[in-house]
Amino acid sequence: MTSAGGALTPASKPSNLNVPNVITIVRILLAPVFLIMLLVDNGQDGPLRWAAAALFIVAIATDGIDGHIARKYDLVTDLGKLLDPIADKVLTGAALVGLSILGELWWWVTIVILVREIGITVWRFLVLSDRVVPASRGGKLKTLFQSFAISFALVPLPNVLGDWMYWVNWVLMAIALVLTVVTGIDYIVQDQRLNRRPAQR
Ligand SMILES: O=P(O)(O)OC[C@H](O)CO
Repeated sequence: MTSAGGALTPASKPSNLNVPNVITIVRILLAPVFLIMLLVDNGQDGPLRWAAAALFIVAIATDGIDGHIARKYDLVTDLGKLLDPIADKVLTGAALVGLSILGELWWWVTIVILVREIGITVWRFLVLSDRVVPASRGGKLKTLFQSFAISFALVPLPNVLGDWMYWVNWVLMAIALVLTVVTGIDYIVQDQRLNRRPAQR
């Protein structure tokens, strides 16, 4: 691209191999480790269950950290924009599947969330040659609620605090489920609005 006065110096692009992207990749790699820890003892309340829950909470907490570092130090890359939501989905998807395998979460809830998450990811790749669709605010809020809901479901809190914690789990999971579906639809609606061709005469 050139300006009226001559050639513009192209802004230097951050390398894809930067700290935020490495954190994101580590988050993806932690997902199978977490799932094995959760399932290996049949999810029983014990050291492995608590360790799996702690690992999930630490791993999902890095979601905010990588994005923060990327923005603060100008390390935002298209790869990061694509990988970040995938890392969240791999981790939360592993947790949801694990909870359903253990019989602690209805499969239909897991399936509805997975269909939305995989659907939006596939759609992101399909439109990639044309545009990068980053995570929306709603998408980030959805991931936050999913993280809370899954964290509460993973930590055997009812055994510590009483059965009322089951209700807290279900309310959080219901909010996460609704946000997941609504934000999935919102991506498509907003994208249609932004990329609608001008009407032809
Ligand atoms: O709803 P998505 O697919 O944009 O995902 C949102 C990300 O997980 C936010 O970090």
